[in-house]
Amino acid sequence: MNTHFLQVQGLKKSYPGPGKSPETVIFEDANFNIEKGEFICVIGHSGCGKSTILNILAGLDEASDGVVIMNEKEVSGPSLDRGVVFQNYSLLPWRTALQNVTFAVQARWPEWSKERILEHSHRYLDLVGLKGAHDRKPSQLSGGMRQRVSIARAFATQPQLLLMDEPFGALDALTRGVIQEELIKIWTESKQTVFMITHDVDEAILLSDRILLMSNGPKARIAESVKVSIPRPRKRTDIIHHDNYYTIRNHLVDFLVNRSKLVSEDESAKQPYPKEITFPE
Ligand SMILES: Nc1ncnc2c1ncn2[C@@H]1O[C@H](COP(=O)(O)OP(=O)(O)OP(=O)(O)O)[C@@H](O)[C@H]1O
Repeated sequence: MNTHFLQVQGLKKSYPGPGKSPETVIFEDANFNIEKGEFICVIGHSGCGKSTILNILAGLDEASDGVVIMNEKEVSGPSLDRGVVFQNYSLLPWRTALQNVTFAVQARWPEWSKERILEHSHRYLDLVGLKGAHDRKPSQLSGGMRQRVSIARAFATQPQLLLMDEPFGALDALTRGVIQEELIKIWTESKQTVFMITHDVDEAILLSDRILLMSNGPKARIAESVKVSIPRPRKRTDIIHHDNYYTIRNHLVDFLVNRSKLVSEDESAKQPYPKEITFPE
């Protein structure tokens, strides 16, 4: 019996080559499972296919081969069960922060009363630290505040799977740190399943239960699944003192610098599921 919340099996993406040249395989044989409530980060070099995988999970792109099964149903096309947060916020510029959230909440629960939609939307905006800014339009908000609105909007609709594509990529380090902690807060409350792409190894360690490491493209693979064996609750300032912090960090950096290239070139390293790495707590 299938017990995993999300199953990705034999996923492949390729594009036809120009003229009669062979297809370009971006990634292939991507197999992994995600359990309900897990926070998963994906790390890999630029171009290995992270966003493509996220878009396939969202139902916004089609795989060349393989399947994605969520809650025992095959994913085909977008659904309100899967929410997406992109780097560029994707807010409606003519609506206030509150209206951006209520719009989505209303679409999710059309039967809800106006009062209930408002109360729910205010609560999520407060959770991401936007008290006092609910009535501002995106142009009146900083980049960090805009990304908070899009995170509040995504969590407020309570999708079963939340997909985030480098949500903090455009933010300065200080703002990023503050929002990361707000994200932990809202995720701890909601217990939603999150699949997030990041280039930042420290961010991945702070947020994730597991980190999936992708080897370099073409023919990239999900090579490793690294368990972040650092207890929660986690704070940026505290986790760096945990014994496993630098062990995990060094492992991730070594993958990016050395192994990500070798794994793609070494046919013998090919295995059906990512290698599971756990450092004892
Ligand atoms: N229409 C297309 N035709 C051919 N190749 C494409 C097409 N769209 C995307 N690609 C290629 O697919 C690969 C994967 O792109 P994707 O955006 O998923 O990578 P990524 O790992 O998310 O990169 P980054 O970290 O830079 O965002 C890239 O090498 C890109 O050039």
